[in-house]
Amino acid sequence: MWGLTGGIATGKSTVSHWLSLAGLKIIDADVIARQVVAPGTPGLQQICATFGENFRRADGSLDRKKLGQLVFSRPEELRRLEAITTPLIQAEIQRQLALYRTQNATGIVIDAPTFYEVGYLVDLVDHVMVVATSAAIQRQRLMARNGLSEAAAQARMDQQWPIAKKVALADVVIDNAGTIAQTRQQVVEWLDTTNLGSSAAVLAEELD
Ligand SMILES: CC(C)(COP(=O)(O)OP(=O)(O)OC[C@H]1O[C@@H](n2cnc3c(N)ncnc32)[C@H](O)[C@@H]1O)[C@@H](O)C(=O)NCCC(=O)NCCS
Ligand SMILES: Nc1ncnc2c1ncn2[C@@H]1O[C@H](COP(=O)(O)OP(=O)(O)OP(=O)(O)O)[C@@H](O)[C@H]1O
Repeated sequence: MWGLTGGIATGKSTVSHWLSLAGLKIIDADVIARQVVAPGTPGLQQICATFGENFRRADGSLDRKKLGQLVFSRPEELRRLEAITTPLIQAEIQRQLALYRTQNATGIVIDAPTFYEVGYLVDLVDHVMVVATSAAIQRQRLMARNGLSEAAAQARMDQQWPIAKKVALADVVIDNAGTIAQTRQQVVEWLDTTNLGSSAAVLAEELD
């Protein structure tokens, strides 16, 4: 079993998409983090009880933008949010893992941005892949993708371990500082050495 991580906006989702195309089974912590706070869930109820009803939008969904603006600029608020979300995310990851085990599945990947930071995930996997860029490229891509100022992007990066610390612990590092095609080539080469999935579908996909 593998862990897949990186820093915010270093290209984890880009790589995990290719691993999925190759046939690996992805347990995506970002997707789960959304499911556990979907409208009507106890998770959303707890968030609104803690942070206020003004974080619930008119359609009943969580105002993610507003909550992000609060927690990514105030670490103590992020800790309060994580106290609600982390146990819910952990339980769902364990549930999905148990299901895969009953199927004797192989090629399972746990994809989580805070893979190292949360602590409990490291013991579940045999190896970890880290998708990395320099901090400068990471900041630029985050600013462009989320429409953030340099200071706001840096504040989000500061809520995670520096990417260099994750690279130092990784079993495999995918360097995503270059072009998408260069990154895909590294993923293809890795797939071809592991037998966990087939690189054919990955290579067949048109790149933008
Ligand atoms: C604050 C929230 C509502 C902002 O939502 P938004 O839709 O704007 O961002 P999204 O969830 O897509 O996350 C974007 C990126 O932010 C970073 N991030 C998210 N949560 C955290 C966190 N607790 N610590 C550090 N970085 C984080 C990750 O790199 C993630 O990929 C949301 O990120 C959240 O609920 N976070 C707490 C849950 C959590 O810890 N998620 C991480 C998955 S293990
Ligand atoms: N090699 C690349 N060249 C240019 N842009 C890239 C490259 N790789 C990814 N991007 C872009 O950078 C942004 C971040 O990539 P991606 O969403 O895959 O990162 P992520 O690590 O999953 O982020 P998060 O932790 O926030 O979910 C996206 O807008 C993506 O299109």
